Amino acid sequence: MAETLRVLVTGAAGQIGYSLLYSIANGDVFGKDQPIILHLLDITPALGALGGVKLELEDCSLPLLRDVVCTDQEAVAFKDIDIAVLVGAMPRKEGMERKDLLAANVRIFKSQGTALETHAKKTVKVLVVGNPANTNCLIASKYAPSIPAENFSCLTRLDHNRAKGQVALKTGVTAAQVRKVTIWGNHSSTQFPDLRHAEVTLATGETKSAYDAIQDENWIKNTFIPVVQKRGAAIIAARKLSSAMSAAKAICDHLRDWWFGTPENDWVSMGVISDGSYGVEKGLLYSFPVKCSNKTWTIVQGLEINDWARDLMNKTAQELVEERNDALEACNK
Ligand SMILES: NC(=O)c1ccc[n+]([C@@H]2O[C@H](COP(=O)([O-])OP(=O)(O)OC[C@H]3O[C@@H](n4cnc5c(N)ncnc54)[C@H](O)[C@@H]3O)[C@@H](O)[C@H]2O)c1
Ligand SMILES: O=C(O)CC[C@H](O)C(=O)O
Repeated sequence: MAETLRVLVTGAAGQIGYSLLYSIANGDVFGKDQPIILHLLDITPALGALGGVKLELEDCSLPLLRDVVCTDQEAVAFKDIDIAVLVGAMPRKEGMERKDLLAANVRIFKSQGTALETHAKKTVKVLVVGNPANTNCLIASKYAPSIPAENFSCLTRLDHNRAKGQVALKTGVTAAQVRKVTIWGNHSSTQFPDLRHAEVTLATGETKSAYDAIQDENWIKNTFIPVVQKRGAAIIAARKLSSAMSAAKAICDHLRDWWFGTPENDWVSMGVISDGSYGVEKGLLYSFPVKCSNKTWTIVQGLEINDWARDLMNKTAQELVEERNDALEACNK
């Protein structure tokens, strides 16, 4: 049996935590022969609820779950961890702009970046979920300079899954029949959900480009793209809470593919540090199409970018530059 993995989930008493922890502890992410110790961090007023989550995890009787450490102390939570899933942050409520979150949440990620630097294993893999996810991830990485920047990523898999879901609905197939969609840029309404390289295997067994399978460019430009861009806001408007079940599923997908690798004939979207690929400013935390193997991601190269796509990719990059500048200012206050 493999060595026990220490997996930290922050904001573990929150709604994403509640949908996520069972899957991690049950082996759905790191494998059915991988023992797990969960480190669960939340703020002091949430410790009572967190204790209840621990009771429920015990009641699940999970053979892989070796221990559950509940704490409000970063020094305890980040000690010797192999994986960090940084969820804990304030979610946007109806009527709030994403920018309202930035100053409050970015300070959490400065503190947790420092905690990663001081307490975590240098090989730790970090997934940032709390919004604004790209910028929080950049800040966490900045404050953990001895951990390779490649070990940090942010969640855009939910947008990726949303895009696959919309194409599947439109073409009458399942999401498994839709491959090579891409989310470029920020996990926000400026993101560019891109179907130009996507493929769909139809019920007949024939594989076509998504554009040929859909045969409706107007739908792609004027329905598909805004629906995916604004899906998070639509869920907040309907539930009065931000997405949680689908977010937890996407976190599991992201971590599992990072750990075990992506399928040969597909790729996934991850927010990662830009190396300048596709003309995206080096050092920006931007969502790209990536393939994973040996627990390492690589940006898919060589995709053709036309003027229309370039414009959308630049717009979301520009938002990330502004967020980064605001975040750095907030961190220095
Ligand atoms: N990237 C994505 O795709 C995506 C999707 C959905 C939600 N989100 C974001 O995830 C975050 C969490 O969402 P949620 O619905 O679980 O929110 P929630 O309010 O239900 O839970 C957040 C939890 O974080 C805790 N918390 C706050 N500050 C903390 C800190 N400094 N350290 C540790 N814990 C802290 C809170 O006490 C709470 O228990 C939000 O920022 C939300 O916008 C991101
Ligand atoms: O706050 C938002 O706009 C979105 C919340 C969450 O990130 C989602 O995508 O569902």
